[in-house]
Amino acid sequence: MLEIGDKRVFVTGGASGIGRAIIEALLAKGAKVLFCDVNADAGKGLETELRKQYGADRVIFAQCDVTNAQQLEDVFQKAVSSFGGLDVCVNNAGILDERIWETMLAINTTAQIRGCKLALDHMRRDKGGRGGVIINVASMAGIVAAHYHPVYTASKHAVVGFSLSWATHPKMGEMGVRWGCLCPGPVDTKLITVLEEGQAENLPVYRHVLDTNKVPPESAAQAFIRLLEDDESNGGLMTVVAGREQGHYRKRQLVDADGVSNPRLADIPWTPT
Ligand SMILES: NC(=O)c1ccc[n+]([C@@H]2O[C@H](COP(=O)([O-])OP(=O)(O)OC[C@H]3O[C@@H](n4cnc5c(N)ncnc54)[C@H](O)[C@@H]3O)[C@@H](O)[C@H]2O)c1
Ligand SMILES: CCCCC[C@H](O)/C=C/C=C\C=C\C=C\[C@@H](O)[C@@H](O)CCCC(=O)O
Repeated sequence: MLEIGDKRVFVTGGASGIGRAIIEALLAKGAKVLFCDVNADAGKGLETELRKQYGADRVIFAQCDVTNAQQLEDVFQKAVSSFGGLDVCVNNAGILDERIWETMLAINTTAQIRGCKLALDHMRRDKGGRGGVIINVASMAGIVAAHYHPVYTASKHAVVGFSLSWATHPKMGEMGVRWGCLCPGPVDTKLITVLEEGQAENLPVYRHVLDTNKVPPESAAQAFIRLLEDDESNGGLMTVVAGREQGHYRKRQLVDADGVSNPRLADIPWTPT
């Protein structure tokens, strides 16, 4: 089991919602966190609040628009230099708005992939790093079809596919980097409350989802912690869905017993634990 207490963590989109809940759960377990967000007021406010509780040396906020490659690299390097390295990278920033679908792809997919690449370059043992964990906040919409937001669904499937591809890399063992995705269904955050303000094209469908199927962000954070702590979770997709056991874990056994060679994808079913 991974011991979170001494870990140095980078989180994107941490000023609210699931990112914020993840940061609070990490701090409660003793981690140090640098989080970024495009919303400077919310980020600064949260930094002030959390520093009172956990100490100024354990929480740092930096403003960043993750779609700006230079800004993302700069805040990532700030995390590395502030903590003397990074052990965990959480690519969480995301939006849901089909009307600005190119921007949504830039945030949900391109920036998450860019964050992964920065983290992998820093962490991989075969290139001088010290190993680590990369967890991407995807969605149930990264696993199932969701006709009411097709581009959002595509953006999340891409993240799941990217993560699983690296998780099954033949040299994954040498790299010492573990991959996972948090895949919640609807969570009670700003991302879906804006839909209630009329952003959705297909409001009746959203209405049904919004009325019946939400979990609090703290439940998503608990599931995140479970995924992070499990050293055996490489390639794991952690689902969190209202009405189901919290943190139902779909683990795909993606590699052979030697851990690195001959990935077998077709013949091994989902294995809930
Ligand atoms: N709420 C849900 O129902 C739900 C379900 C599954 C997955 N998710 C995913 O969880 C993640 C977090 O979403 P949330 O529900 O907590 O929503 P949220 O709106 O509360 O939080 C998203 C955060 O990302 C930040 N952000 C947005 N664009 C950014 C940018 N360009 N650069 C930096 N930061 C940016 C926002 O300012 C905000 O603080 C997203 O990737 C989302 O797709 C959400
Ligand atoms: C207004 C909705 C916003 C939701 C955002 C979120 O990111 C998208 C979720 C998309 C799909 C959710 C699907 C949920 C399915 C569950 O009801 C269940 O059918 C899935 C089974 C889960 C399991 O553990 O087997």
